[in-house]
Amino acid sequence: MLDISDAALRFGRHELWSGLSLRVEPGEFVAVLGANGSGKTSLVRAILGLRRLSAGTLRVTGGPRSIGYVPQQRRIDPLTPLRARDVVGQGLDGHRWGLGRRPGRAELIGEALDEVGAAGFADLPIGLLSGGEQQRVRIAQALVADPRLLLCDEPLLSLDLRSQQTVTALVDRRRRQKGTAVLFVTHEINPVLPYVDRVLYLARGRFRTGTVEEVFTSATLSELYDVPIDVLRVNGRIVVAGLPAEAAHV
Ligand SMILES: Nc1ncnc2c1ncn2[C@@H]1O[C@H](COP(=O)(O)OP(=O)(O)OP(=O)(O)O)[C@@H](O)[C@H]1O
Repeated sequence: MLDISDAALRFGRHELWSGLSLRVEPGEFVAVLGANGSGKTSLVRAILGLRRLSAGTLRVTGGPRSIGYVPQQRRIDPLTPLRARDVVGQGLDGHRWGLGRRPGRAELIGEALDEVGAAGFADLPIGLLSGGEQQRVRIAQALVADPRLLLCDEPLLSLDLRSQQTVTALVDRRRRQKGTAVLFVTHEINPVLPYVDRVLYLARGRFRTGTVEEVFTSATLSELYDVPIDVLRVNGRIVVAGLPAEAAHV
């Protein structure tokens, strides 16, 4: 679904990453991790076609229209005059406000709301919903057009543990049922640990790709950050000790 080859991204003299190659197959769940400023969002923007690579190639099967996108979580103005249902509808027809709407639109929106467990608040103004509820609506918006590739940019930020589990399980179900490829940017590996096939870890202009077992080792992270780092497994969770300040939350 996604094929990135020998890609680089630079802003002036500042190189975020280079030599980056990544293929994401249908139904695969790839997590993208890295410190603040390591270039995760910039990678998402490049895949969306909003930022040009400085070098290399990037191909999305079906083009940008086959991508579903869950943007970084931010609070929505309580006065926003849209119902949750309208926000999901924008995933089908953008912001065209009723022009060129497709037949069966209402049913598709209803199904997407049902799938994320948001039918109960479909007709409430989006700005009045809780953070977790708004996030479910954003996911319904990203899924309603049945994308081949789902890009999620930190969809778990500021969600409580239960909402994190709901969101990750939803994404996992869709990729299993429909073969949607998933690229999931996250600060924390543990909430996605049960689902992840592979990891792309960005740090200080370098990166590693591989399974969680391959990337989350003391040797690999110590080499990426150039300081001694310990990766421990505690009751099925991954605990990383010794990360530099900019990555202390990863
Ligand atoms: N248009 C731009 N011009 C110059 N620098 C930019 C531009 N966009 C992003 N950057 C810089 O590129 C770096 C990577 O930004 P990006 O948002 O991709 O990081 P990130 O890994 O998503 O970080 P975070 O975890 O904080 O969201 C940052 O240092 C940022 O300041």
